[in-house]
Amino acid sequence: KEKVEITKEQKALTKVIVEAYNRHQIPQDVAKKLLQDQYSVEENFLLLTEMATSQVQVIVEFTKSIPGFLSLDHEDQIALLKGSAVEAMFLRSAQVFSKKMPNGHNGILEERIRKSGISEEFITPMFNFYKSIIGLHMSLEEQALLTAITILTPDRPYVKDHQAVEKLQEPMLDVLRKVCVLQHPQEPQYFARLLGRLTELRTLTHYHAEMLTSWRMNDHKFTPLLCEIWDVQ
Ligand SMILES: N#Cc1ccccc1NC(=O)[C@H](C1CCCCC1)n1c(-c2ccc(Cl)cc2)nc2cc(F)c(F)cc21
Repeated sequence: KEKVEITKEQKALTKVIVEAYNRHQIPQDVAKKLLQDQYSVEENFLLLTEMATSQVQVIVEFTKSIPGFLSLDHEDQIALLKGSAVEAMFLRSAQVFSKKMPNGHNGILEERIRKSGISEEFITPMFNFYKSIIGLHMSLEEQALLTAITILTPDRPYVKDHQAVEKLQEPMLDVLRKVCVLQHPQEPQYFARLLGRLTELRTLTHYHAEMLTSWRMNDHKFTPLLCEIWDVQ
């Protein structure tokens, strides 16, 4: 049985990523808001566009803290952010949903989201993804590293220098693999399952534009930033 050892550099890299991840949280807690009041479909849609807009800004700040990211070609930096913003939003939403809450609150939160205005056909795939994330019981390190790995995906559209992105993603994958072995010694396949969630995440983001335009109300207004990031309007 190979003894897994995290090197000094890998510990330092993890620390930087986790600190950046903690620093760049969503200002107000959307789950708390949703638990406090029942909102109309219009208010929920507005809340979603506000959350998503602030989430994009949060992800930009987080990404800038990833060692080496700012040395990438500038157009590639934009391509990576654009290509991962929706995945990062669903990953963040899943992590919010997976937080243990006082008894019954998770049920109320799920209910509020089901009734928020999302079209019926997207609710099942979305909650299937959220529940598969819950089932992993990810640590904070794993959540932060997985978010960084998602952003540093070399094969996003319009990325020119794949190699340079791979060179940043690989050390993250190496340390995530070791963290998974050390934190889930009973589950040798845990790392593979974790990466498998990224595939499921991509299928979910395939629907995201339709999820928004089919929100059960008329006249969907998006912020300019969201028009940039989402394929809407
Ligand atoms: N965006 C965003 C975002 C950014 C950071 C943190 C949470 C976010 N998610 C959100 O605000 C939305 C709210 C917005 C109001 C109406 C109900 C959904 N959301 C989504 C959800 C994101 C997208 C799309 Cl198309 C459908 C749903 N899945 C959630 C799961 C949770 F547990 C949770 F609390 C909130 C959640």
